[in-house]
Amino acid sequence: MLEATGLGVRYRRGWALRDCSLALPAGRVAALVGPNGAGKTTLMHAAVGLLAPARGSVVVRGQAAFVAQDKPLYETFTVAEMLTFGRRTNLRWDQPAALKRLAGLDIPLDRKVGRLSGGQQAQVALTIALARTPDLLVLDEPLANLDPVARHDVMRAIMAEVAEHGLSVLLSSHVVSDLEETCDWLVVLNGGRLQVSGDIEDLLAGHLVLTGPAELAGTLTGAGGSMGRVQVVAASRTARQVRMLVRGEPPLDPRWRARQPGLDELVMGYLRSPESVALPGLAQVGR
Ligand SMILES: Nc1ncnc2c1ncn2[C@@H]1O[C@H](COP(=O)(O)OP(=O)(O)OP(=O)(O)O)[C@@H](O)[C@H]1O
Repeated sequence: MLEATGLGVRYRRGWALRDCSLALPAGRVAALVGPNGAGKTTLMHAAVGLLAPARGSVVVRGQAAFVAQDKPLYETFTVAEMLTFGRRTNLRWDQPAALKRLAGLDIPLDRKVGRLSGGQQAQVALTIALARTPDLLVLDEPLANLDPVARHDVMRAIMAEVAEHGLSVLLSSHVVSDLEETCDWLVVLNGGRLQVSGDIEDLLAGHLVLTGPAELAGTLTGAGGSMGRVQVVAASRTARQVRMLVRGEPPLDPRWRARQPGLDELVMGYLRSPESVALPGLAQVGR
């Protein structure tokens, strides 16, 4: 659905994205995570054609609709006027679907956008993006500034659209726990570089959290940070215990306790070790 090849984007102060190559399969809900300034918005802007890459390319197969971080709504317009504006400025526009969505959410058409709650504004922005009947919906932090109930409602709305229309979604967020139930693809950006891209179930199944007595650390972390069929993504230790996020098979030594990581642990492990990567076609950790 989206394919970036050697993508590089430069602002005046330097590179915001470097050498990003990734492919998102169609019909997926992909989470784009990374710390502040990682390049998430830049990647999304490049994907929807809002900025031109300095290197490489990014291609979307089909029509993309983008909802920017600061909800592109006119506060003095009524909801109905926002729909009219959308209908007049888009070639593809499904007005009946937009009206049905808003009615289902009890959002009054005659209310000024500026008088709606943050959650309702997020729903109006989402409705306008969906009315464009996109193949790919790109959402930059759609959950920012929303309370937990509104966050849940927005995610549920996105899921319903995916189930009904089979569209693909790329959404950025800082709150990994919000993504766990909804997203099935993970992209991690860190310092303008791509660290992880893959199916979330495969990623979780392919990693382990190992804990064991401190003296075991050396059995896994040989020169280069990996040994045998285990690659160490991130490690932390106290005087007595070592804890690692690893990729690969469980170690044979029975003194290790092994379990599958949660999505949060997986993301944190990579973000804490910017040199570790999990990308298709890259067997090794580190570059
Ligand atoms: N218009 C711009 N001009 C110059 N530099 C920019 C511009 N937009 C972003 N940058 C820089 O590019 C880098 C990536 O920014 P970007 O907004 O893509 O990150 P992000 O991951 O979306 O961050 P956040 O989570 O804070 O929204 C940052 O160092 C930022 O300062």
